[in-house]
Amino acid sequence: MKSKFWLLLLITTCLITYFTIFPIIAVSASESSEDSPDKKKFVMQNENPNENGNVIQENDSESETSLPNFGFTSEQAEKLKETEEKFQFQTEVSRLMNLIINSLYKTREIFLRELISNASDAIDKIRFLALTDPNALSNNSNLNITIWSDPKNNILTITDTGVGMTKEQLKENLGTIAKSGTSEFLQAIEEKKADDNMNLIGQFGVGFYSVFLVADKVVVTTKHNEDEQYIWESQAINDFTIAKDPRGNTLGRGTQIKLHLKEDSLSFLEEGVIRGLITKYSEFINFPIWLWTKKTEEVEIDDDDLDDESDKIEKKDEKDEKDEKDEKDTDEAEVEDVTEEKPKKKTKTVEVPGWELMNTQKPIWTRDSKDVTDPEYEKFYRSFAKDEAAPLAWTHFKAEGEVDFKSIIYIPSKAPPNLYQKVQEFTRNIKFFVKRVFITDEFLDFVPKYLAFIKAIIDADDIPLNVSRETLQHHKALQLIKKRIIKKTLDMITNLSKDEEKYKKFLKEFGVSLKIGAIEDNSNRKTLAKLLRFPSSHKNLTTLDDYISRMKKKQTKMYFVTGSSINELENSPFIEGYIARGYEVLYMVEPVDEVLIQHMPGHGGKMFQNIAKGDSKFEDNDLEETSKLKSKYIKLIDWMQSTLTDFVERVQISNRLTSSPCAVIAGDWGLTGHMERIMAAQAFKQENDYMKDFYANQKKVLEINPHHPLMIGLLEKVESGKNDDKLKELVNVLYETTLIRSGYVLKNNLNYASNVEKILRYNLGIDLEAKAEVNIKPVIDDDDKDNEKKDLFDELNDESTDPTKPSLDDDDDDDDDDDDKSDKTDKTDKTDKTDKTESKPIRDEL
Ligand SMILES: Nc1ncnc2c1ncn2[C@@H]1O[C@H](COP(=O)(O)OP(=O)(O)OP(=O)(O)O)[C@@H](O)[C@H]1O
Repeated sequence: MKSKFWLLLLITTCLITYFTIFPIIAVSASESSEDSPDKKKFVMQNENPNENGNVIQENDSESETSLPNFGFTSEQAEKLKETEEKFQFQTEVSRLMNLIINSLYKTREIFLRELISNASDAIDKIRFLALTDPNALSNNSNLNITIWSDPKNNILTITDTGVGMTKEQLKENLGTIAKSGTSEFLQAIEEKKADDNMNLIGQFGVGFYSVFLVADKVVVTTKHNEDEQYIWESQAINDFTIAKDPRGNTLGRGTQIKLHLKEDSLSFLEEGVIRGLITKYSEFINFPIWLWTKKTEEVEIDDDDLDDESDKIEKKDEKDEKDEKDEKDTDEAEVEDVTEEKPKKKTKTVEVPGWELMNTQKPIWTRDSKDVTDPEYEKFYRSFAKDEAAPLAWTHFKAEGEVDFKSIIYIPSKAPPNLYQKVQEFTRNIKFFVKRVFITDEFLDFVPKYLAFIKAIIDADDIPLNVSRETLQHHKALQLIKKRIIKKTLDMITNLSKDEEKYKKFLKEFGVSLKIGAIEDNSNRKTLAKLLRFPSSHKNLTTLDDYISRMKKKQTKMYFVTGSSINELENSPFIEGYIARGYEVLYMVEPVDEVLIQHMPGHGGKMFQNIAKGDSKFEDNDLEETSKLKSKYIKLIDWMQSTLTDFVERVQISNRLTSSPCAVIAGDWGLTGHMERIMAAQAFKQENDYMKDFYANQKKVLEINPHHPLMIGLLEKVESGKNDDKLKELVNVLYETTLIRSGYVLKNNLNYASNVEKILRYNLGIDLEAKAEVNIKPVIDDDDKDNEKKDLFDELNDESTDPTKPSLDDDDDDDDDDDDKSDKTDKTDKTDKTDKTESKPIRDEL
């Protein structure tokens, strides 16, 4: 009995100690954890993490202490029915639920992550409100999440003391209003393979509805400060119900989600499984997560007590104990018997049910970066970014000076879908805290669009806690933070660029972002330009600075050419003369490159030169030689110019071609073939069309290679007066072929095809008018046959009365006479019948 007293005293001491610490944890979980990281991790059954005592009933009976009794009296049940209203799930929500249930079952464990994340968001919300409303927490000052399982009834319950939901919010949030992004999610998940689902869930967040992966019935009880307590219930069919809770306010404030688990999901009731999932997904949640567990403890007892408690306590096997003791005695025989004074007391193992703290809420970003391991950074990223894949890079820093804040910025390993189309959705990637209190993740333009892919935590010290989110957006300190975040991100990317392999991965996902940055961000263009990489005739990928370092002494410009693939550009006529002279040419193969050059016409003191545009001027230009060639080719040039007058501004001798006979060059203000294709692919608005037409209708320059046998041959023909129509057609085909080789799209493909055919005919000596002979008959459908039959009967009737017409009884085709007879006798031969139908449809059918 004495030991019972001491045990009680011990528990009471723990309780008092705990409750003096707990409010501190609750009000600012992160702050308190920072102050006292070693605070208590386990509280006894009668020590309640939820201070108001409503949530957990204290009972001695084991079955009742392990799960609070939430049943209704029959009177309450009746009342519930009275206020119950039925609602239909919105169609998109139903679709989402079906899809979740049927295709995400492999990843069903994510339901717990989603519920804990929702609970944490709800607590964030009430904590934010509490900054300006002193009464916000008056119904319940604890801020925590509790999880307990009831294996007897197969129920898992997750409760938070967050903001809760009003009746209206309950209806909208859990059923009638599909959140933005639902259709995108549905589309993406329907298109993607099941293996990718895990990542998709992270990117879109299936949220609350993931409960139906594991539960066939879900009951949500919620209490918002501005409404009464309501109960939402659904079995994931088509509808859900909402009723006023007949028990009144049992929660104080917050939300409780009861999952009636499916047969195949009962493993989620196991303590080990829940523990594993919390560690995997929710370890870094900023509020305490308490799990109802049973702790085994060894307690010393008196002999009498052992007898008294034998029904509840697992008495240690005495034989084992004796053996153990004997073993110890032998071991300690030679040692001076110091234990003699303290005779060994008997112990018993007891199971103590209670709440165990599952997470340490000291936010990772508040720790010294030296003390955080890479796996911790990765785990934290996975948990806050809901991304299964490890991040590509991160930077963790503390900014001091004009503005003080701590931050971790991550670069994901994969770009989210539609990164460049739906920039606004990704602003949730920046989670903003002030002194560890979550403020918002709904900034519209915290970072410029081109950096929309980063995911970051920012925790500022200098911003007043009571400002509204709108005011915050324009707060001077926030502007300074933005600048620092951009700089730090660019520093991180610069560091990443030193690791070639990783940087390749980064460029594959976000290379276009850097180019957009160089286009849009004047103040960081120089830094961004250094981060750009281009394939070139010299290297797989080069920086612009490296390109400049390899430039020829007299080379003043950075040569580049644009196209849709490296292969296309390697075979482009434009580069021939440059490569032959040993110049390096940059290959720009992304549509954004054309725009980039317009905004960034140079780098490192060197301008870019598009070698598919304008005249090419080489240092080795021999003016005398050029003028000689000009006079040699003057007849051909004049003749070609007049033949192609509708398309080309002029024909000229080329100094950039080596192996190609000719090339089509855009004027200085014209469009290259690649740009024309980009513009054609974009659905330009009506008002922009005149610009497109202006550029597209700029006449081009045809350059001819004076050393190419084709040109020499043409010159001979023209000089010998053989420039007839045939030669004109040939030159037209040559021009159009050159357009294609130069990257342009033909305006009239059919014309080109028929010109090529003509040339083939000339070459093979085939008459231009000769036609193909074919013997194909029109297909006759059954309907047509019936109609024809009908027509024929009509016709026959007419004929029988008209003696001038030959009778159909007489065979009218002598040649087919025999065949017809045999066919008529063999009515079963369907093939023959069909043949006959084709050749003599009317007669055979008759
Ligand atoms: N425990 C909760 N307390 C208060 N409100 C909640 C809770 N759980 C869900 N909600 C409300 O229901 C809404 C829908 O939740 P759901 O999990 O489906 O989406 P989400 O949390 O908005 O998005 P995501 O899951 O992508 O983060 C939430 O936005 C929130 O308003």
